[in-house]
Amino acid sequence: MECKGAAQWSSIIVSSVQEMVQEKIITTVPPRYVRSDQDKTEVTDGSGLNAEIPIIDMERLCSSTAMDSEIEKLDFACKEWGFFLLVNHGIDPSFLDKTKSEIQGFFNLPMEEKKKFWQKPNEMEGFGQAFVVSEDQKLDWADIFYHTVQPVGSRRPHLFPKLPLPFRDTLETYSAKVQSVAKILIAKMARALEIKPEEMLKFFDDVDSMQSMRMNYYPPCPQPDKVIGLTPHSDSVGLTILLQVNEVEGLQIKKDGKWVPVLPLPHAFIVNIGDVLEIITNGTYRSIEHRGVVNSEKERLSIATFHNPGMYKEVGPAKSLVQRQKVAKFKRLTMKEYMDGLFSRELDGKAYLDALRN
Ligand SMILES: O=C(O)CCC(=O)C(=O)O
Ligand SMILES: [Fe+2]
Repeated sequence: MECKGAAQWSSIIVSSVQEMVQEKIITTVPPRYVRSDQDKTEVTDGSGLNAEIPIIDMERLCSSTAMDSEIEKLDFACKEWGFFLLVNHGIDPSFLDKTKSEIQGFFNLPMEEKKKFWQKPNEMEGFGQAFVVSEDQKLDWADIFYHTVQPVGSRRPHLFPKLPLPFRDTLETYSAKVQSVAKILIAKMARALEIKPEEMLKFFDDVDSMQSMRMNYYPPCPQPDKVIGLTPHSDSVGLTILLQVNEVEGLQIKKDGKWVPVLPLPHAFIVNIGDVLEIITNGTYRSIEHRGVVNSEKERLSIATFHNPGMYKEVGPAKSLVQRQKVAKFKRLTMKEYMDGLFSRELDGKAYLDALRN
């Protein structure tokens, strides 16, 4: 099958942090990982603000009696936080437990097995890192595995199709289930925004719409305050559905200038608005900066599933919102143009989205 798309995007290949930590006892972080630019001080204690991270109940969102009040909560969450926890999403907890343990197993494979899935020069998918564009760029304290799931014709032949079983089947089922959740959420967001569901869904529901996955593995670090697991960024996509794979804290989101830890809630998804949805909603829903921090004791794992419009779809603010707000806050461009611009730069907060403002 023709393999279109992602091949032309790349990230410079870097060494595995997991391997570095396993091979020898490291007491001092190598200079390339030291991030004196990152400020870790402004973190809330978690007890106050974290308790307020909105929790959205998908059963209520879909019930005829409770829908209106839950849609109001969803609207508030997307405007004020750009993040929410999703409970009662209908995906069986035992299936999520199986998915989590198989992801853990995948990262625990011997290095020679994992090398088969390593990034190749001038490519971006597989084990490695993303957004590394220069040899002296500072690095995140993590390994990732990034791959395209949909459209099927864009899967790299040596990655998803070659994953070991039963992991491959589990990820296939997981991605389909999460895709259904994403579509329901996007339709509910349209309702919350008082626009026709088709006006939002048309970006996401054709056969070419893109889904990709990023599994993050953050090894323990002897000097956790010196490094960053994942550089502060907003997600460049439409919608992200994240599952914390183990019960180790590390995700923080920026709220009112402070970093707020998101405590793992087993079997709940963490959902966030990405830059593309901020564009489509003409800035009404916000794509919020977040980051990953690490600790000295335990590894941390997460899996992010990204939902995006098709590669040749034009994205821009929804026309009815532009009419209502009397201004188009972002430029219109195809996803291809958008992604070409994105993958040629370092990850840097919301800088790319800012460059697309009118
Ligand atoms: O590891 C996490 O909790 C966050 C992951 C994330 O933000 C991403 O993959 O974009
Ligand atoms: Fe993210």
